[in-house]
Amino acid sequence: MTSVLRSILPSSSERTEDLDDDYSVEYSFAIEYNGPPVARDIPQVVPIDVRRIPTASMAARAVVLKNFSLPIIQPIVKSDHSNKKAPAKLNSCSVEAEFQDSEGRLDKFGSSVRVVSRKSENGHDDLDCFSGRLDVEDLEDECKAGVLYGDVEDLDDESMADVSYNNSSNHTISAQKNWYYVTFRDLPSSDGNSEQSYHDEPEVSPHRPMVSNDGKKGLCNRCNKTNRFGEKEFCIVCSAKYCKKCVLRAMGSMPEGRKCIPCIGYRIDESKRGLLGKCSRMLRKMLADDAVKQIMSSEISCEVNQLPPHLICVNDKPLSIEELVLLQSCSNPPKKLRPGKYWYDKVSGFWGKAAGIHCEGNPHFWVTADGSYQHEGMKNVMGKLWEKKRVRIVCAALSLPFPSDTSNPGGDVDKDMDKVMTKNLESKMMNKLLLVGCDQSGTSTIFKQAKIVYNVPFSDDEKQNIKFVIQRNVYHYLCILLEGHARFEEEFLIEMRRQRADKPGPSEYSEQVDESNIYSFSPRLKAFSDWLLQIMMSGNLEAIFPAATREYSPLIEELWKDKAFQATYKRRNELHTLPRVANYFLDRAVEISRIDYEPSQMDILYAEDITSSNGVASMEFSFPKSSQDGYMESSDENNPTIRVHTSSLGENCKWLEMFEDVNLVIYCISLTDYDEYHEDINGIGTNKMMAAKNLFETIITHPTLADKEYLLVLNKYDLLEEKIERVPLSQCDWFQDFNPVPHSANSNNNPSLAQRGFHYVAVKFKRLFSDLTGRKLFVSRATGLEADSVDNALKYCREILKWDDEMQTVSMNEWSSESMEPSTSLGANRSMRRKTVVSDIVFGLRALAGELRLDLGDDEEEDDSWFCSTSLAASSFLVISKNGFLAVILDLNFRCKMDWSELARWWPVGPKGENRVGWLE
Ligand SMILES: Nc1nc2c(ncn2[C@@H]2O[C@H](COP(=O)(O)OP(=O)(O)OP(=O)(O)O)[C@@H](O)[C@H]2O)c(=O)[nH]1
Ligand SMILES: [Mg+2]
Repeated sequence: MTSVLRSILPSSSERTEDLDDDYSVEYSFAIEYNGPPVARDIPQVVPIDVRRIPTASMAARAVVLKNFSLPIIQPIVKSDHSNKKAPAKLNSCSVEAEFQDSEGRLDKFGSSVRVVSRKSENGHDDLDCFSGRLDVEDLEDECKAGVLYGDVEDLDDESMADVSYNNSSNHTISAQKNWYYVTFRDLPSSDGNSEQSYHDEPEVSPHRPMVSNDGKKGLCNRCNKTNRFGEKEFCIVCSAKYCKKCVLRAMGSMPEGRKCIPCIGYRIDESKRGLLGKCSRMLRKMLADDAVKQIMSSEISCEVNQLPPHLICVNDKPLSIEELVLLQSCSNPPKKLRPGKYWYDKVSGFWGKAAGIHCEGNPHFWVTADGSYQHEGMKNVMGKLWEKKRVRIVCAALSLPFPSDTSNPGGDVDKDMDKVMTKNLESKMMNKLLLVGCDQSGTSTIFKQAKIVYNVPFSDDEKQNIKFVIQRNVYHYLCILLEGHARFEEEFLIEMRRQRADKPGPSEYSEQVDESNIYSFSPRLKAFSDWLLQIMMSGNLEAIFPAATREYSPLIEELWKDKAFQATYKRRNELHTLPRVANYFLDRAVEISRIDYEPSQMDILYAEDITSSNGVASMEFSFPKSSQDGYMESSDENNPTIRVHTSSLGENCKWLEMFEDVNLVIYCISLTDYDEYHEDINGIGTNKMMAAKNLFETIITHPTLADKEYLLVLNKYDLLEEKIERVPLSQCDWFQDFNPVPHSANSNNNPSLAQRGFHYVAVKFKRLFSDLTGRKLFVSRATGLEADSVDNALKYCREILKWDDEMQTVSMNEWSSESMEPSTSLGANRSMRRKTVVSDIVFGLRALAGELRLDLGDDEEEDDSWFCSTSLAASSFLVISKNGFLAVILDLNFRCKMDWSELARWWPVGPKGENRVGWLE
């Protein structure tokens, strides 16, 4: 039988010719033993039933990801990760290794070791595979990653030393003085604590050491030839570079993309993650297009090249694969997720890169005008914002204004400069402000309020005019009530007739109902009412003034006292054409309709249409002396303000040219416009906020006003507070991504919905302005009917202009030649400036949070979809400097587009509140 088989099979000499040199064939056959009995037990081979060997096939990735409950084979991992000296898992059968310091300076940090040789079990020396430099820290990382476990130690001895390590195979490592050696430990047992370990750290693909090119540029790590200009392809795992001749031999068919063969199955070098799928021109030239595509697609999608989830650490907890998959498959996933530590705030839905500072407690910080900050509600000042170097650097980087007196705390030069500048400014303070806005935005209210606040008297003519306007308005309101009265009476009669039909009874009763009911007027009042309505319908209400006040005031009094009219007045809220402000005047309709009526300041303020008739109005005012806020003591400073009605600006705002000499434009917008529409003559409705935005764009890009400073006044904040609770801001198309999380029970400290709405709108306009002009828009919130609010907005104008002037003064170096007289108003000016600066930084950061991408993970590309979209919702960043860091406290209560609420299941916000703090380094 043996001879038959030998004749069928090729002889070993024949085979060798066809095959590689090192290939040889030997046959051996077992024949029955007929010799003498043996003293020892004969080893027996246990037959294997191949069908009973459990086998596993690759599950499709999609299936695994969708159904996490599939059983997963327990990986064999190190039992104790915290202990470096724990039994190690040797990745393969290393038997010999030399670790050499190429620099000759070995210390535990930053030196490198080089594995120059390694022999595998069959004695084959695969030097190529294991050559490479290991950074000591890398080596320690390797140990953690489960490839090699052991200690890196310095050798005392000058000479080569054979070191045994504690492995069952008694392998040795050669090392010499100042060389590192690695003490390998036993293989970990496959039972024991492996299950525990699996839960501690998810399975990871092993990490491979980086390969060095010994500092030689253009070195090919296979042929060791150096060609600086020859193209190279690199291994995405160990960074070894290969020349054109070697690349295919070194990398083979590249089933996992560009990895040299020994690196297959190893994790990629994370610094190369951005390069996945981007191969060199050299490889493209060498391979067919399809092959390149295939390789690149495997490189991107193969399992081992995916980001190991445990490297993404959120709130100090590494992600599991399921969590990472959830993150990457959410509606708006992070585009370039990098390994690192992140924080995540369940309430806001925000996350960002953690800079490693832990914040105890539930911190809400408040920054005061002088830059000091403290925990909310606490008295202890924790530090001063402006004294931090980093704050100053960030302010400079973000072009945020910075109080000049703190830029050099205690510095005399700075103080002197401030004095001089203030003096300069005082002498030439004459600012022209242009106040403009769409219909009903509140410009005339602000204009009137400014007159009242700064004691600019109304002239006699103005007063007379205002009086008639108010009286005419009251007649107009009365007419609206009379229209309502007619409707209410008719509805009432219909109802009565219906009840009469349902309930047949004495007919006299029904007739009585017809004749007099709660809405019926006396014939005299009925005639007056019909006459008034007729005049209003004809649009001639103005024509009866001023005579009406003489002739009809007794009738108005009679009407007011009439029960039917009062019944109507009670239902005034049902009359949508009645302006809100009507309430203020109607209560005093009798008094106002009299000939001797004198409007009070409040009446003037509340009165509609006072300045719109002439379109352009102007006044001069100066900020009053006040020791509290320290505004200019001298009152020779004049600020002419011109209020222009939009109808006077002409088509495409062509009359704006008239305002070439204004210093600052105050653009007023009503915060309640977002859900309101007005119809043009063709009956086409336009959202008022969008109309305001369009006019804003036209004005800021108009050549005459292109280089002016702008203050956006977001007016009617009091009305926004009511409205935003009923009507979402997203009613306006432009505000679609305003998506605040509802207040939670313990949200007393959180900003109100109106505050967040205001910040959101402000940031929207700031961005628009910045996009169109490349400059900075200042924004102020206002309630035109409140004196303080308008006062603050106008003081803000003054601050803006002062900064402007200061900048010019500094740039012209004028200050050095001026006298150094002290100025009493200086300190107070500073205080105001700081207040505005702080508010501006807060604004700036809110606005810039998106652009900065707080994760700061990638500077190559805009990652809008991830962070920018969410930042618009940023409402209550507070800026604080702590431990030398500029921190951004996230207390936003906004949900970003991404559905992070899902992730909240894993990272609830703990009582320590540390999840709520993000740090911007
Ligand atoms: N509640 C409230 N009402 C305001 C505020 N500002 C203005 N109003 C009212 O809004 C209405 C319109 O304000 P105006 O000041 O007349 O607005 P305008 O921009 O001059 O509008 P036109 O004169 O139509 O161009 C008036 O009834 C004001 O009383 C505010 O801050 N809060
Ligand atoms: Mg008006």
